[in-house]
Amino acid sequence: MMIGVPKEVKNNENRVGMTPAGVTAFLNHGHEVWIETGAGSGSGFTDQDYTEAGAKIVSSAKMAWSADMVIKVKEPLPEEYGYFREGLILYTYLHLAPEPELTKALVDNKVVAIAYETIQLDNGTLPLLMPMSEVAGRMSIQIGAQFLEKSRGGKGVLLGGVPGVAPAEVVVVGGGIVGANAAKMALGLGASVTLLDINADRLRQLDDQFQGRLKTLMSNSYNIAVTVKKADLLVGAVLIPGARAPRLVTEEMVKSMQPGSVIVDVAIDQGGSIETIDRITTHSEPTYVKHGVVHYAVANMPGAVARTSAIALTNVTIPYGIQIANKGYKQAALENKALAKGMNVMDGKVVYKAVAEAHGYAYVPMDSFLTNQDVHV
Ligand SMILES: NC(=O)C1=CN([C@@H]2O[C@H](COP(=O)(O)OP(=O)(O)OC[C@H]3O[C@@H](n4cnc5c(N)ncnc54)[C@H](O)[C@@H]3O)[C@@H](O)[C@H]2O)C=CC1
Ligand SMILES: CC(=O)C(=O)O
Repeated sequence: MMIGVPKEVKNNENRVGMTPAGVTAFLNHGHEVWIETGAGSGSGFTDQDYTEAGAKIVSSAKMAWSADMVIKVKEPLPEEYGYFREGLILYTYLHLAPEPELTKALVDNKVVAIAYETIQLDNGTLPLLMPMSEVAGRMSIQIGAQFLEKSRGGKGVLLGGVPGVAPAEVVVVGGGIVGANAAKMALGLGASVTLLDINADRLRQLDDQFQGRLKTLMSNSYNIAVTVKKADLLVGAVLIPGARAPRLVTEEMVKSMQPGSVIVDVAIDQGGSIETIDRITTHSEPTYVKHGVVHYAVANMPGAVARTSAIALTNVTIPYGIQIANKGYKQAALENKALAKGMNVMDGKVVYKAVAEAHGYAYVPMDSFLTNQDVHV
């Protein structure tokens, strides 16, 4: 199969969908890889690194997109929709629930759209989201620490405090991979950290993991309101896989925060979990102030630490990519239930329930599709 890797076009997205190690892996299985010139430069990989690994460097995005399967990092932007065509396999982060236009473009053009973030193991974990959630969770605290500085619009609070001065209050809503990594960093810096989740077992696990240093609370609107009010730094880290993020922090709650407090809504890629976050921000303009509170809502946080992130991401995406290339997407999905859950759009149908519900499409279950039984919509 011919695999294409275009250069990312999102603001300050420096990651690349395949490293030279990935090229060699695909070649070892008899496939061919076309890399758009410069695609790896933001992650520290030169065209020469790719040619030495066996890839062909192509001069335009159009050529990379002409491959049988396109491997990317971020969801395509409108200027890339023109490359969509029937039967193209697109393997990347998609986050379709908050993206009606992208969903429509994939459906209308009958693209086979496989989303990294919905590939899910039987134990519920999301192996292709996990490494980027680890990165973003850790980054959320260093970003929050920066914007708490007075010169960056914050209230002038040091996360760890100093002897004789109380540490900052960090509140994390959602205790999955992002939440646990945020808690780990914040505790490491000496902050006072409270984490809320709806999953009592997860709270037990985190309580154990952090040996009582982390305050855990059941997530409900009462507890969220009480904790948000005293937060110097609030991190949004909830996820319902594939679905739009629930808006758990209301405008009233944000108004109750002290001026100069900071919100980092990591869940913005699924639409955001804070009511006052009304736009996605970018690495070049990462924040805006509303009700005196600094809001950060960058949907590709790991793009800022592209070298670490590109390697961590491709470590987990390439093995599934090879299965798709070796077997074809239908057979690969039939043989691998986790991969089947990554299928979001196929042959003009939405095959991921939460995405179909988000945009009012008929939901066509994957199973009937893969076994070629009659599909009733
Ligand atoms: N902005 C960015 O650059 C990045 C964003 N993300 C996003 O961060 C979000 C979180 O990802 P993960 O931690 O990997 O997900 P996860 O699935 O590991 O954790 C989500 C947690 O949210 C909890 N949750 C669900 N509903 C809740 C509620 N009402 N109240 C409190 N907790 C609730 C779940 O129980 C779970 O523990 C996702 O939207 C993900 O796509 C991840 C990486 C980068
Ligand atoms: C998860 C995601 O969307 C990202 O790493 O950019």
